[in-house]
This record gives sequence, C-alpha cells and structure tokens, in this order.
Amino acid sequence: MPAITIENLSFQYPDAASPALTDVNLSIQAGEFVVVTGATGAGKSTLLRCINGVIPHFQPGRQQGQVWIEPEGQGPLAVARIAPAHLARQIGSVFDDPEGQIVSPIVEEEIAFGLENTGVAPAEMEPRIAGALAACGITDLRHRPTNGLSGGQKQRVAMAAALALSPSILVLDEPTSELDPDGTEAVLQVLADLNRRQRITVIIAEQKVGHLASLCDRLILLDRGRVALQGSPREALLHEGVFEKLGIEIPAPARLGQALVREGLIPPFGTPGAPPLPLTVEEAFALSRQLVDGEPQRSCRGRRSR
Ligand SMILES: Nc1ncnc2c1ncn2[C@@H]1O[C@H](COP(=O)(O)OP(=O)(O)OP(=O)(O)O)[C@@H](O)[C@H]1O
Repeated sequence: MPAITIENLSFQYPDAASPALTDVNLSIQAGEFVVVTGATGAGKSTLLRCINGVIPHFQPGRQQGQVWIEPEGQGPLAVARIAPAHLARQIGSVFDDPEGQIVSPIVEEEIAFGLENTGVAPAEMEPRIAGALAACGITDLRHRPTNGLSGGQKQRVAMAAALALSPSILVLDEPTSELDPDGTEAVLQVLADLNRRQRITVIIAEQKVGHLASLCDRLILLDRGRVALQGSPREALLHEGVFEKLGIEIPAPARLGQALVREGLIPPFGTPGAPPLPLTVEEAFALSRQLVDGEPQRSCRGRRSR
C-alpha cells in the first residue's frame, strides 16, 4: 500500500528563475525507508517540504501536481487540503538544524509541547513521552536542559518530539549534518530500528549516502529538481557514473566492488554468477576474501602475471 503518492509535482519558489522541482512522480510504500539524495540545490529539501505540507501551507510558490498521503484505514488525502495540525499527527518532521526546532527549556517539555499543541489527552501524554524517549535511547535525558545537549542529543530530542505524535511517516532533512561518524551511526541506527520495529515510513534527505546505503530500501537521486534515477541501493549504485557526474560520492564498499569489476577480477554486478554489490565494509571484506580463497583469485593472478 502506498503511504505517499507524488503525481506530476512541480514547484517554483516566488521570484526564483527556475523551478525547484519539475514533474516528479513517486510512490513510497508504507514502511519503506527511502533516502533522497542529490547535489546542493537539487531539490531534496523542497521535496520533503511538499511531503510534510510546509509547501503549500507555510511556503508560498507555484505548485503543479499533487502529493497524496494514505494514512492506515483511510483513503488517499491531498497534503495541500489537510489542515497543518492534522498533518503534524501523520507526518513527523526533523530538520537539519535541531537548534532551530527545539523551543522548550527542558527535554520532557519539548516532547510534551507537540502533544499539547495537537490536543493529546493529558492521560495519554506520559506513556507517549516515555515511549518516544525510550525509542530514541534518551530516557536519561528526560529532565536535562535542552541548551546543554550535544548536537547528536538534540537531534534525538527532535526525533523523539516528532515520534511522540505517533506519526506514520517521518521525514528528516539531513538529520546527521552536525554529527561525527559515531553520532551519525547512532542516529541512523535509531531510525532503522524505528522503521523496522514500528513500520514507520522514513524519508531522509541526505547528500552523503555512505552510512545510509546499507540501511535504506530505496535511493532516489535528484538532479536539478528531477528524479535522475531511483532503485534499491544495490541497483541504484550500479550507476556509478551518474552519481559521480552529480558530485555524489558513492559508498567506499560499492566503489571497491566496481573497481574489482573494472579490473576484470569479478563479473559485472547484475550478470549471472556475479556477487551482489557490496554496501558495507563487512560485505566488501567477504568479497575480497572470496577473491583470495576461491575461483576469482585465479583471474586475479592471471591479470597480475600479464
Ligand atoms: N525559500 C526559497 N526561496 C527561493 N528559492 C529557494 C528557497 N529554498 C530553496 N530554493 C531554491 O530551490 C532549489 C532547490 O533547493 P533545495 O533547498 O530544495 O535543494 P537541496 O537539494 O535541499 O539543497 P541542499 O543540499 O543545499 O540543502 C535551489 O535552487 C534553491 O536555491
């Protein structure tokens, strides 16, 4: 069942010389984990704003086409026609700047803020707050002042605040932009767990796909407001040249795999007998190990002896 359907969507900001999105068509399934990538200015944030209703409810501009969401048990609803307070209960949003998103002095007040604003009954608030904090692994931060938190902790508080509203869809704009590699890994793992365990549809806009390729179901690559390609990470990353042309670095394990193909050490990915494109260090290691241990080693030696 599609959670989101985007039909012929184009959007141009007021006074902009060209559209930020042009004729985008996408269908995102309930429970899918999608990464939208592309170079600076490709339209990632704009696409997320069209999904969470910031466009057209708060950001004016010229929009054509439609975004539909399909909450469980209901028919498709056009985002442009859903009241923002109702949308906020369906779609949680986390922006790239948690500093700008957090408005309360204490963590638990920040989580309660959205619940109060959307009219959640007081008796329901405590389990929602406790559940959201636990899901994001920050129960211990509950009574801490928000202004003393690290960037990663703030990202998790912003995520918990969004989650407390029990959204069926979570959109996150560069949620790890301010984090070091360990913080990035931890935040993405929380998201992957939420997606798996609670079947929340997760959509992340991110220029760097390295950490995400092995976690997501689908990569969507935007180029100047259009979908340049999309597919599972193993399918999409086979188009190494398209990513490179747009300045998007493909993950190192996939680069290694492609280099092995170019060197003739393994058959091209996607052809009979070829291994899957490695997406993680572990998969790249296993592939290298096979080369050392098995059949491909002979072709490896063959090349070296030439
Ligand atoms: N508020 C705005 N007013 C006018 N033009 C805008 C506005 N926001 C974005 N744009 C323009 O729309 C286009 C798409 O921008 P968008 O922010 O969606 O891209 P992006 O892929 O998210 O980029 P980045 O990775 O730099 O965040 C760009 O040309 C940008 O300059």
